Amino acid sequence: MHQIERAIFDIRRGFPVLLHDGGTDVLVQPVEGVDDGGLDDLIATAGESPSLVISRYRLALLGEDIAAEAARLPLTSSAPLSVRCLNALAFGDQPRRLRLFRAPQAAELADLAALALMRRALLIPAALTARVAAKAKSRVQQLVTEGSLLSVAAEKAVRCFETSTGLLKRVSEARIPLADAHESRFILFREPDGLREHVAVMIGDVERWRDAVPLRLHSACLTGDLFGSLRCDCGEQLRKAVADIDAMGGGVLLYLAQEGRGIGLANKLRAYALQDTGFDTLDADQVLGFGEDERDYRVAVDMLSALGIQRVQLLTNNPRKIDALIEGGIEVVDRQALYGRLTDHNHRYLSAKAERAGHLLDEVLNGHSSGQA
Ligand SMILES: Nc1nc2c(ncn2[C@@H]2O[C@H](COP(=O)(O)OP(=O)(O)OP(=O)(O)O)[C@@H](O)[C@H]2O)c(=O)[nH]1
Ligand SMILES: [Zn+2]
Repeated sequence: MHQIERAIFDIRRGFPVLLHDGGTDVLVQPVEGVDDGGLDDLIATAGESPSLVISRYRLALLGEDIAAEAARLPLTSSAPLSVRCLNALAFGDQPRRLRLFRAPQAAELADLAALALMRRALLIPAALTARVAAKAKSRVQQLVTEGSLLSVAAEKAVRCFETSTGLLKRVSEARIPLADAHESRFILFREPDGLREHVAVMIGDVERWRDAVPLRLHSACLTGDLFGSLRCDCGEQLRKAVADIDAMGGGVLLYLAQEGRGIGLANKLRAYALQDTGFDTLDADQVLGFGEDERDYRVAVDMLSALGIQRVQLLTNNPRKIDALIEGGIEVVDRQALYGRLTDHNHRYLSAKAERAGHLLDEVLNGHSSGQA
């Protein structure tokens, strides 16, 4: 998969990459960050007008539905395309389809691969894909040969989220006494492609752990965990989880690199800005083209098996985490609720999670008054 990691790197820098699928070559350009010059270059290099590829979540906001994960909207061949229009269509907060684009079609393999690369690169999930015209093929091949354009198989790129089970690398570890759990050890795991790192915090004396190990799966939240943001409850949940696990005789907290429910910090900040204009936490993500929760817990299952943990008592209010562990073959013998404080700032966020995403938060939403622990 080495080429795929390089492709993700190029995409993150805003460069195009070439996807090949059988005899078809497709130039892919991230919408995020493209300027008018970049658009002109793409069209000139491919010798064809591009299509805009968006997720089905974004398409639904445009009032259309498609029986596919993503849609391809071909640009009408004569239409002049500006970055402003493109951005408005791909992730603007007043979604409407522009006549510049023809009716949506189901995305083909290269289009799906393009979107997978955008998501893996933590960019807005929108891409321009341009089929390389016959007359442009030799020039494009020359760019590949001289190393200024990376070429990867669409078939491989579409699978860029698949972590190779069991190949997670246990990299380093150290004793880190915590304010709420003096006997703690941090173990760092690196994903096989080297892109993400996750930490297992081992609390207490492993020899004395219960048979069903107290476990917290905690998705990273820079704003909440580090700075005590009042927009969410993450920071308090994190510290409370450490204290609770310690009080339960020890266990594990997996600190997962899944910032912003998996959409990354840049997109989470964009989503917060949208929330300030009235969208709730789930709708804001959808405006950007994301589903309600982009997290995948297979990496947590891998970490647990590397640590030899089979049976757990899970600290969470999120039924998806329980389901994901069970699906991964982990026995969840019990669930323990874990609440942060309800405040005026996070009330709307927690209500949306409870009402729209099935989080088990009745007690905190009904039982606590604003500002109290
Ligand atoms: N996209 C997005 N992510 C958010 C927002 N607020 C918080 N987050 C992220 O949501 C995730 C919350 O993680 P967790 O606390 O582990 O998970 P949870 O789904 O709330 O489940 P439990 O806390 O286990 O009940 C973190 O990755 C945060 O960065 C938001 O408004 N938008
Ligand atoms: Zn948070």
